Amino acid sequence: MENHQDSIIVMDFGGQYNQLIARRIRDLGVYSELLPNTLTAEEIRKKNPKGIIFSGGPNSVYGEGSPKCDPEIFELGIPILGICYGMQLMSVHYGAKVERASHREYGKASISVNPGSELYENQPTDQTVWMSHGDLVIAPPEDFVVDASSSSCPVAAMSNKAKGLYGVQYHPEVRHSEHGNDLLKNFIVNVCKAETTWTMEHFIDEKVEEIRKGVGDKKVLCALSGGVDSSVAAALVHKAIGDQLYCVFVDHGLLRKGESDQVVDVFQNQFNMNFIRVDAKDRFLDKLAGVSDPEKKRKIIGNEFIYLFEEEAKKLDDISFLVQGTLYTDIVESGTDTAQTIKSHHNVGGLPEDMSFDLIEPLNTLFKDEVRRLGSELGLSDDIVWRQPFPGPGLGIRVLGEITEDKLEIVRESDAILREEIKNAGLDRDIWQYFTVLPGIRSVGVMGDGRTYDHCIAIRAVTSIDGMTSDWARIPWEVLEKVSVRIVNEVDHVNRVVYDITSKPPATIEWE
Ligand SMILES: Nc1ncnc2c1ncn2[C@@H]1O[C@H](COP(=O)(O)OP(=O)(O)OP(=O)(O)O)[C@@H](O)[C@H]1O
Ligand SMILES: O=c1[nH]c(=O)c2[nH+]cn([C@@H]3O[C@H](COP(=O)(O)O)[C@@H](O)[C@H]3O)c2[nH]1
Ligand SMILES: NC(=O)CC[C@H](N)C(=O)O
Ligand SMILES: [Mg+2]
Repeated sequence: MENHQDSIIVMDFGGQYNQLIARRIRDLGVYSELLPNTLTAEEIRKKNPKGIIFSGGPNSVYGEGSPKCDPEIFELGIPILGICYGMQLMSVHYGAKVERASHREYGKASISVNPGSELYENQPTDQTVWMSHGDLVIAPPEDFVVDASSSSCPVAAMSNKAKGLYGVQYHPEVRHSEHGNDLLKNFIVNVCKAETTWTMEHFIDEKVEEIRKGVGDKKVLCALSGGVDSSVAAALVHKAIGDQLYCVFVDHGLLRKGESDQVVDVFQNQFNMNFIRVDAKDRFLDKLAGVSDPEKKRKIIGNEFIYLFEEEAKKLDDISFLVQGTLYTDIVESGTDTAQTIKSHHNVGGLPEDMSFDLIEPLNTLFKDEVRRLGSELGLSDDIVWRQPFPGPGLGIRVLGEITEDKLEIVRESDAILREEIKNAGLDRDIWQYFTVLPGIRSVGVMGDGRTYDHCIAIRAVTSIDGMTSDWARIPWEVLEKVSVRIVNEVDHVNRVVYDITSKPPATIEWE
C-alpha cells in the first residue's frame, strides 16, 4: 500500500500472534502492516516508514536456517524495536551472545525498569509482562544499556539511544503485558516521531485507490457469502469500481435455515450491486459423499467454490479477478511459511493449485473487529456488521465425519432453535458465535416411556474479540434449558443435548 501517512513496518519472523503488533499500532493511529522478513533495506527505504519492528518467532537465532534480515537495515537510520526473537536477532547482529536458558519462560513475569529510557516514560518501575521464550540475551551488546530485567531474564529490555535501537524480550503486543501498549506508543511517538492521524477512513481511501489502479476497466467477480467479511469487501470494491463488480453467492446446501433467501433479499433489494445466486447443492453434496476427514472436506469445498467461480467468470466474459473477504486470521490458521496449519480455511488453504484468478483480498491484514469498524464506516447496516461469523464450509464442518442430508437437517433445525432463543434472550450481540454441532454419537434415551437410541447435539457458544482465542459463553441456565427442551422436542432423532465448555486454545471454535 502506498503511504500518504506516517507508517511503521512490522517484519515477520513467524509466530501466531505477530499481526497483533501491526494491529495495536493501527489502533494507536499510525498505519502499520506486517511484511516478510526477506524485505531488503532498499525496499524499506522506498516505503519510507517512521519505524521498524522486528517480531517474535519460533526459531532460535543460533539455529540452522533461522530467519535473518538484510544487515543494511540497521544502517538505514530508521528506529528499530526488536521484540523477543527480534531483540535476540538485534543482539547477535551487534555481537552479543544469545543462549538457551536453563528454564524456559512462558506466561506472566515481573520486570523492574531502570530509569531513563524513553520507552518507559510515564510508566511504573515494576510491571507485569508476558514472556514466551526459551533463549536469553545474557548481556547486552556493546553500547547498549539494560532498560529492564526480571529475576530470570537479565536483559528484559535494552537500548542504544544514539542509534535508535530498542529491544524487549517480552511481548508488549499481548494484553497480559500491563503497559505493553504504552511501550508501543512511546516507541512510535517519542522515538519514531510518527503522527498519530491514521484512521479507517484513510484505509478506505488508500484501498480504493489501490483497487482502481490494479483493476483498470476490467470486470471483477466477488465471492459473496452475505457474512461480515465478504459484505465489507464487496462494499469497498464497489466503492472503487462500481458496476464492474459482479457478486456471486453460492448456495452449497450447507447453509443455515432460511439463509439463502435472506442473503438474496438483502443483496438484491437493499444493495445496488450486480448480484448472482448459484444453486449448487447437488454438486457440493455429491463431491462430499462418503468423505469424513475434516481437512479433505475443507479442501473439496474450497476447490469446488473456485471451480464454480471460474465457470461464472467465463459466462461473464472471462473475468480474471476474484475478490474474497479473507481476513488475517484465516491466513495464519491455514498455515504460512512460519506458522503451523491449524485448519485449512476454505478460502486460503482450500484453494486449488491451478486456480486461474488473481486474488483481491483487501481485508487480509485486518482482524474481525477492525472489519466491523470498517463496515460501519462504509455505511453498512448493523444487521450486516454485527452478524455472527459463519464459516464458508458451513454446516459441512458442523456435521462431524460423513455428511448426509438427514444429518444436515438435524443441525439446521437445532441451530435455528438455538439462534431464536439466544435472540429472544437478548444475547445475540454479547456472544461472538453460537451454533450446534452433530458429533455423530448415539446414546440411549427414554421418550414417552419408550427406549430411544438416537443422536446427541452439542451447543457451542463462545465469546471472543477476533476469533484467534475464545472462551465459552456463560449462557444463563434457563436459556440453555429452554434450548435443550425445544431441540429434543422439535428435532427428530435427537434425544440428548450437551454444552461445550472448552476455550480456544486448547480447543478451536468449530469442531472440525
Ligand atoms: N456461500 C458463499 N458464496 C460465495 N462466497 C463465499 C461463500 N462462503 C464463503 N465465501 C467466500 O469465502 C470468504 C471467507 O468466508 P468467511 O465465512 O470467512 O467470511 P464471510 O462469510 O464473508 O464473513 P463471516 O466470517 O462473517 O461469515 C468470504 O469472505 C467469501 O469471499
Ligand atoms: O470462512 C471460513 N472458512 C473456514 O474454512 C473456516 N474455518 C473456521 N472458520 C471460522 O473461523 C473462526 C475461528 O475458527 P476455529 O477456532 O474453528 O479455527 C470461527 O469464527 C470459525 O467459524 C472459518 N471461516
Ligand atoms: N517468542 C519468541 O520470539 C521466541 C524467540 C525464541 N524462539 C526463544 O524461544 O527465545
Ligand atoms: Mg462466512
